[in-house]
Amino acid sequence: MGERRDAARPVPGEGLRAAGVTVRFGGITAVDGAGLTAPPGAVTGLLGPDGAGKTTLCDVLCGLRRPAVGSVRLDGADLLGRSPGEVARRGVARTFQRPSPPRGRSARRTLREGVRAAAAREVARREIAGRDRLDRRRRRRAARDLTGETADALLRRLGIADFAAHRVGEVPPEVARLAELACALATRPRALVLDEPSRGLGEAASRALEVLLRELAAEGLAVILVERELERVLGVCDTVHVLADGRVVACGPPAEVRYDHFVRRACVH
Ligand SMILES: Nc1ncnc2c1ncn2[C@@H]1O[C@H](COP(=O)(O)OP(=O)(O)OP(=O)(O)O)[C@@H](O)[C@H]1O
Repeated sequence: MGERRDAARPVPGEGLRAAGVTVRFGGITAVDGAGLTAPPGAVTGLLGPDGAGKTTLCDVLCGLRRPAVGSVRLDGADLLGRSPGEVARRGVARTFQRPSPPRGRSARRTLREGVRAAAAREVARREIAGRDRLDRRRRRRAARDLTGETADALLRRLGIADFAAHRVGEVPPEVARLAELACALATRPRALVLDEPSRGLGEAASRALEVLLRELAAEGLAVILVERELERVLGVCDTVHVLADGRVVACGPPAEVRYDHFVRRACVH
């Protein structure tokens, strides 16, 4: 009874939670009863060596893979069994180890398509709030202006505005990675899952990314940072879940977790 009530009623501010997730590929158990709790306003790390099950668990979080058992909830609302598009609309955005935005389009155009739906929702929200009463044509124009503003603001925020007109397939890998992050942010997510976002970034860009992740958390996002190297989560995460062989073997603030004997054995330092 209590469980049914939970499923029906969103719990604002709870963030992204997965529990008891198991994924098998034939005879391989990639994720074995693992879970994580990623509250809004915090950067939550998912740390583990190659093959630990990190990417598979991320796939479950964003609806790309359905687990054999387990639960995934965003602010209390059940996400399991929903399509990746529906999970994204409900507020979970994701970036991949290898960036995959459409390579033939400019960064600005890719981004504009990503923000269009969010802009239309925002205009509708303003109308409902009674601040603007628009006819159809003005509503469409307002959404278009908001789309342009948001796309340009995101490109500026990520420091890649100079590449706005370049095709995504032709920009340096660092810029493509940031363009992918901009696309994820364009959906105005409540939870952001980043699979090794600093892969391929230089030291300065990695530091800038850490600062950005802290800012996004401070703005109320639940940020999930997936990494292989302990050093990469130390300065940026509030809590770290350590995955090994598909199981969570340690969980806590990075400064504590780093001394755990499982972590010392399993993770790249
Ligand atoms: N589609 C698949 N088919 C079969 N086995 C898979 C598949 N995807 C992942 N695996 C296996 O599941 C286990 C977990 O893989 P996963 O990619 O989730 O780990 P990871 O921690 O993300 O590692 P990496 O950082 O190297 O990607 C590995 O043993 C992997 O070989």
